[in-house]
Amino acid sequence: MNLSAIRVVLVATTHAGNMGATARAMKNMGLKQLFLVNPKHALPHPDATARASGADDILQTAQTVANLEEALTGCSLVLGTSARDRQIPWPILDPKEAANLSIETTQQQQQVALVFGREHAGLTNEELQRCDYHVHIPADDSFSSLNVAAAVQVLTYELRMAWLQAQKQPTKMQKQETTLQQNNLPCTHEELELFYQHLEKTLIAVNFLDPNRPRHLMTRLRRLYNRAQITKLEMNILRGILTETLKSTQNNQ
Ligand SMILES: C[S@@+](CC[C@H](N)C(=O)[O-])C[C@H]1O[C@@H](n2cnc3c(N)ncnc32)[C@H](O)[C@@H]1O
Repeated sequence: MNLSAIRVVLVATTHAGNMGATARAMKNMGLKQLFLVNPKHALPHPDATARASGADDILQTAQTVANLEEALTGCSLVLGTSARDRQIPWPILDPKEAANLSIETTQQQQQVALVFGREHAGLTNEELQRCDYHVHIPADDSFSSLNVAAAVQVLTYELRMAWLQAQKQPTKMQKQETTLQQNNLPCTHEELELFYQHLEKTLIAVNFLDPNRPRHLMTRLRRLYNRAQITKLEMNILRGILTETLKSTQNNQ
């Protein structure tokens, strides 16, 4: 299962910047193979480099070919993207379905092509008929045509999600998740004992607790806080309050 087995094919791109933005979208999502079918501008091009924003390696290794057939050589699944509702009766996939099918195909060591059309005219009917499936991004009907590099981003994002899920890798930021999980853990017995010592000291300092006549206050408070099942994050808050309270009593002396 390999994202490198999935190629992005741009057909007859007229704006060099779109090739760069496509390279950036691909690199963000871990794809490497870019095919350019008869582009208007040859690479390197300053607009492409600027929009690639560091994805220069994708542009440098991009293969420029004369026609779609050449770009599809070796592929066993070809997905053609289209903004238009066409008359050709063809199996249509949404981006998530397209991504899942692509990842399944790469699991069988096969190559996949995602084909994107011209900025002004999309893919021709002949080109679309060369594809196994059509992929439509369900944009708003009144304005359904995305910039070609934006369409690449949508499809490659879904590919990455499908790939991560197939590999049982997390799709959420690991670091945040770990911190969140840590904060939600219940605090330990030792942490609670330190808290009770801190609380007692603070209550004495603010004259709420008379150490000579404690009247079971700490026992009652222990029962209350034990019931609350305090998490590590909540314990930090409580300890912070006690620290500040003690500080202010010391400042007032
Ligand atoms: C600006 S669009 C082309 C619009 C063109 N007027 C047409 O009707 O096809 C350029 C390319 O972006 C992709 N694209 C844009 N919007 C899309 C959508 N809603 N679904 C799938 N692909 C889309 C397709 O590859 C399309 O050929």
